[in-house]
Amino acid sequence: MAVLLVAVLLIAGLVLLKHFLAQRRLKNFPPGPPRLPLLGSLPFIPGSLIHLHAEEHWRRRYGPVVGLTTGSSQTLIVVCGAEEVLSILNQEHSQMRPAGTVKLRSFGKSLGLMFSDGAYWTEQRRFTLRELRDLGLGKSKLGDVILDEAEATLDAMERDGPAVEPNKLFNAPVLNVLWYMVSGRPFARPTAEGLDPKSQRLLHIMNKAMRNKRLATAPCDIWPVLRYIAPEWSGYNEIYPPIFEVQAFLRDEIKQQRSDDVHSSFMSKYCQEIDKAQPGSSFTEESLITTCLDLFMAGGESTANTLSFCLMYMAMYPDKQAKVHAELDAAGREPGDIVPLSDKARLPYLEATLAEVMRVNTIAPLAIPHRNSEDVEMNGYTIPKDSMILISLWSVLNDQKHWGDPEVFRPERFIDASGKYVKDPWMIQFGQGKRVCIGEAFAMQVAFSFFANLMNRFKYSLPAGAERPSTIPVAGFTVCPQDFTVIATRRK
Ligand code: HEM
Repeated sequence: MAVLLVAVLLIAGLVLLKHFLAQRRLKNFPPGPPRLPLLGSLPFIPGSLIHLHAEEHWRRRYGPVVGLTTGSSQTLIVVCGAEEVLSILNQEHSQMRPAGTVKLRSFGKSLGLMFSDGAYWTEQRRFTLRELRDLGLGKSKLGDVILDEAEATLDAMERDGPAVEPNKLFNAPVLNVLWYMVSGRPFARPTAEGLDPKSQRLLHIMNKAMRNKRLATAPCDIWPVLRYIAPEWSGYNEIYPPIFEVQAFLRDEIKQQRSDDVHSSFMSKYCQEIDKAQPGSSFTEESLITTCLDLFMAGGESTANTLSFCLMYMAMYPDKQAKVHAELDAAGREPGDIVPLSDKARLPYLEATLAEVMRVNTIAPLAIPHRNSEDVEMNGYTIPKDSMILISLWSVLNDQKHWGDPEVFRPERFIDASGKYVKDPWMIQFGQGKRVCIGEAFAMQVAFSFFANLMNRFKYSLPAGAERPSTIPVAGFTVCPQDFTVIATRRK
């Protein structure tokens, strides 16, 4: 018993010593919630919607740069003031990703686009941007696939409506368009019997992979050994097996593309790079799988959730909705006609409404965690090298000084005196700088085409007697609206 007591005291003493030494090394560290031995600030970090907690509590108490630790020594910084956010996004040394972040999802290595950095990331990002542009963006075939998916969604709404649940509507069509972009082969159009079986399977496993709220902040990501000791509690069982299923799905498709001798898809172009790669090249099958996973994870839910929010705000603000409809009518479209992307210049209010939905509902409120490769000075504090930095894009999109009335849904803020849509440089929902979203143009093309067609075919209202839906989002990898229903009535 005495031996046990001595051992416990010894371990406790070592933990305290390690904590004390780690804290002493943090010179001029930004203020923030308490940092406890072993756990650091973890007990004070909310499980979700950290950006709202930062705005309501931390910023008032500690200022716009908040210092925390996870464990005794891993430093975590939350930047939640507009000016500080704009500064750090363009800070050369803050464009890395946290070392070791979620390597479990990429074969134990830093692969793909979202969580890698350095020379590997530069080469992969350049290749992906070039190929996606060459293969799809702005090309009429991609535009046709998008309109086809939009039309199929509208038909399904008409068939199953008038009451529709927007959170269930858009994941499948957006994923199908992403699939086309990556594989070069669209899924078969959905019928009354349902989705193409392959599309259905991809949707099912992606939904499972996306619905965890803790990727990168779960205990198993912070202390990887926990996956063996406490796979359930540490979040491992929730997060990783679905990701492994998506990897297996992608591996099968790569094999299929090789055997079908496909030449003109993102996957096949990537395979060509693998085939001519020298030893040590960044082009490998594991890398391709992780890049595809990144495109689905970063692109699917974010775009689908934006569309759900669009329907929510249209049902909540009938006066704004009427202006969108009036504009579509004035542009010469009959209700129910398909609206092509080329109509965009004639639909500034619709574009402004989409922008305002994206502003009030910042889909990725904390971007993707950054890391600084050197000590960085900010507001008189030092952000130590290799900190994980959470950057609140939300604080820029909701900044009182810049927007005046950020809490008000007002698409008119993007319309100038001559009635034209004007882009505001503070609209940084896709980030800014070196790490800016790779899929911005794609997301805007899909969101515009879907939104314009959703509006041209239907009018949206809340069900009779229903309460206004809550605008507090549900956190996931990106935020989505709480479940709600709207009535979609065909316009005459
Ligand atoms: C409304 C839709 C979308 C929003 C709001 C959005 C927003 C963002 C944000 C805020 C970041 C992080 C920037 C940073 O860390 O500083 C990001 C990164 C990324 N996004 Fe998007 N995104 C959207 C759609 C898409 C789509 C459709 C794709 C794929 C086609 C995509 C692919 C990526 C990738 C690969 C990254 C990582 C880039 C890197 O680290 O180099 N996103 N996105």
